Amino acid sequence: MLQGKRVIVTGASTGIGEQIAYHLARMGAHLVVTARTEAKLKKVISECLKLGAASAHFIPGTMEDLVFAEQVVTKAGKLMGGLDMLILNHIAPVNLRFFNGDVASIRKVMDINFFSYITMTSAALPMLKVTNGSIVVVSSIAGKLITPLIADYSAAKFALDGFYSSLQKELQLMNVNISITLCILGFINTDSAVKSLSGIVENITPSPKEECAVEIIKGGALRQKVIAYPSSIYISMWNPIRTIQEYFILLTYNIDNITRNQQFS
Ligand SMILES: NC(=O)C1=CN([C@@H]2O[C@H](COP(=O)(O)OP(=O)(O)OC[C@H]3O[C@@H](n4cnc5c(N)ncnc54)[C@H](OP(=O)(O)O)[C@@H]3O)[C@@H](O)[C@H]2O)C=CC1
Ligand SMILES: C[C@H](CCC(=O)NCC(=O)O)[C@H]1CC[C@H]2[C@@H]3C(=O)C[C@@H]4C[C@H](O)CC[C@]4(C)[C@H]3CC[C@]12C
Repeated sequence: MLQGKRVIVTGASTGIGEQIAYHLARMGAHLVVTARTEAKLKKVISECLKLGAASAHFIPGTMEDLVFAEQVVTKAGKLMGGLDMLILNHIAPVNLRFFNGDVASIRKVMDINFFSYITMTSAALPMLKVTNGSIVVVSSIAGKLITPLIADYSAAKFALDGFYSSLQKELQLMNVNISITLCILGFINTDSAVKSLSGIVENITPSPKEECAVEIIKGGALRQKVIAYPSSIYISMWNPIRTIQEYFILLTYNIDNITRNQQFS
């Protein structure tokens, strides 16, 4: 399904993002990958070309810079001649620690893990409208449930859920055929996660990043609203009361009035 499709993957220098890039390459997609470390990105694109990518480019830079976040999308659109799928996956390095009052560091994490996602989405929407494309947002069980020591990370993941779940409903109301897939992940065996959880979280076996990457791509290609990996974490997300309440809240909205008076930008 993804042969010849034009895809941006963020946070693709290592971990799950790197595996997503390799799977897409095997499927024959056009790729633009991004992260900060140029040397690692060069290796990733050379591997992608070996695996069969239709084309592969990299754009290095930090997502702390929201101008860079926007430029990645416009440059990628020019390099590939359009965009079919935007996979938002990068995160700032995680420090598991008690909140120490450092508001500036929370703001930095929110810029990288949340505002850059919104910035890229906003820049990509016009191209995705043309292609009836897809946005894939990589999130975490820590954006659905509460765990200690990651207040900044968790805040950003909850924010992504709020923003993209609301945007999903807006697109549906305005009959805009862009899919949004929210990926809720449990513990995955990337080097960074295994290292930072060592000695802190015990008795959980991480799931494989390769299989995780396949499930993320599948969710996006099949235009699913949400996927959970490993599937065992589905149960912790299951909230029928929320679903029913959301349905009844939407019934109270005067949709005709709203759609008549507002344009989806
Ligand atoms: N691994 C896990 O257990 C879980 C992961 N997830 C989610 O999966 C996704 C991927 O996680 P994982 O693969 O483990 O993460 P990694 O730490 O392995 O990779 C993070 C990626 O983001 C890039 N990155 C880091 N800082 C910046 C920055 N300032 N600007 C741009 N890019 C940056 C890194 O590259 P570079 O350093 O070169 O910039 C790297 O490519 C994340 O969204 C995470 O929340 C969710 C639940 C569990
Ligand atoms: C401890 C959580 C897992 C709880 C569990 O029982 N899961 C069952 C299963 O995974 O099968 C961890 C689940 C997600 C983790 C966090 C995350 O989202 C990724 C970050 C990655 C970073 O490199 C390390 C810390 C993380 C914040 C990580 C912390 C532990 C989890 C909440």
